[in-house]
Amino acid sequence: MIEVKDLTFYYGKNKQALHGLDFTVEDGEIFGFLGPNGSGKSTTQKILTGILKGYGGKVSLFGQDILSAHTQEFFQKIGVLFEFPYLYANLSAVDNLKYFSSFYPKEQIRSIEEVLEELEFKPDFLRKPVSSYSKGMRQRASMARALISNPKLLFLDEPTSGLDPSGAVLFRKIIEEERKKGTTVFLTTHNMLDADLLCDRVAFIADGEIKALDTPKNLKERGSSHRVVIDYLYQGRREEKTIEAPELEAGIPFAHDEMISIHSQEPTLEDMFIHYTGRGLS
Ligand SMILES: Nc1ncnc2c1ncn2[C@@H]1O[C@H](COP(=O)(O)OP(=O)(O)OP(=O)(O)O)[C@@H](O)[C@H]1O
Repeated sequence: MIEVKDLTFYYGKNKQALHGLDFTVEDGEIFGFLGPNGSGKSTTQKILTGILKGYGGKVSLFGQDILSAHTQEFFQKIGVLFEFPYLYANLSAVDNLKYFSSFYPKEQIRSIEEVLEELEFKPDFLRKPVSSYSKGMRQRASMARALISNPKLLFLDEPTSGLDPSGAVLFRKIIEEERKKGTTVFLTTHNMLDADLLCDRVAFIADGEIKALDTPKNLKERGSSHRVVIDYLYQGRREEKTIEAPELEAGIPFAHDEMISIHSQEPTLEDMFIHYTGRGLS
């Protein structure tokens, strides 16, 4: 679905934002770009969606080089949610969606009512201008814009940013629904949880380079030290020890009177991000 080879990009002469990215995204896959601010996520999204030109390397979507794909039909297959909301601030959510729907063939468009309902949009705001919305409401309206055309390929830039925890859960559910429909999703985020819960594969991006790329499970297992944390009682005192799992093979290797709990200590995706890039996600 997406094929990127040796992608480079400069802002001006001296600021190199991307240093030769290589990756492919399969049909129906949810693919994540995980990295902190300034790592090159938005630059990559903007190139893939045709907003930024003048890049080096090769980018193909739907098997076609994007430089030769200027047809309306090509862009009608793509849906976009960017951090900067692509909405008219003086129009309501409903009027924005009516306007954007007019760019697509009728048979491709979803019902505005149905999409806003899926996003649990507050009815009071349906006819009020977007400028009066909170960040979370704007994010819902932007997501509605991305979904209204039933895209085959969905670009989501920080989809859960600005949402409260229940809004974030709802957005993850909606993205899961898109997966079931077979939509391919390219998701950029600095939110470890979004990447871990949603993505089939994740690329760690830092300083305009992909530092690692695999499934969240493999990324975490690769760095796993297979440690276990043991909580126990000894001579009337409660204690905790962390040991390597193989040390348990011959039984608990230290004096104890009573076990309270034993649990494995797995690294998070952020631990692994630090392992590969030497820095955190914020
Ligand atoms: N318009 C611009 N002019 C000059 N440099 C830019 C411009 N936009 C981004 N950059 C620089 O390019 C690099 C990559 O930025 P980019 O916006 O792609 O990162 P990001 O990972 O999406 O971060 P954020 O989440 O903050 O947008 C950063 O060093 C940034 O400062």
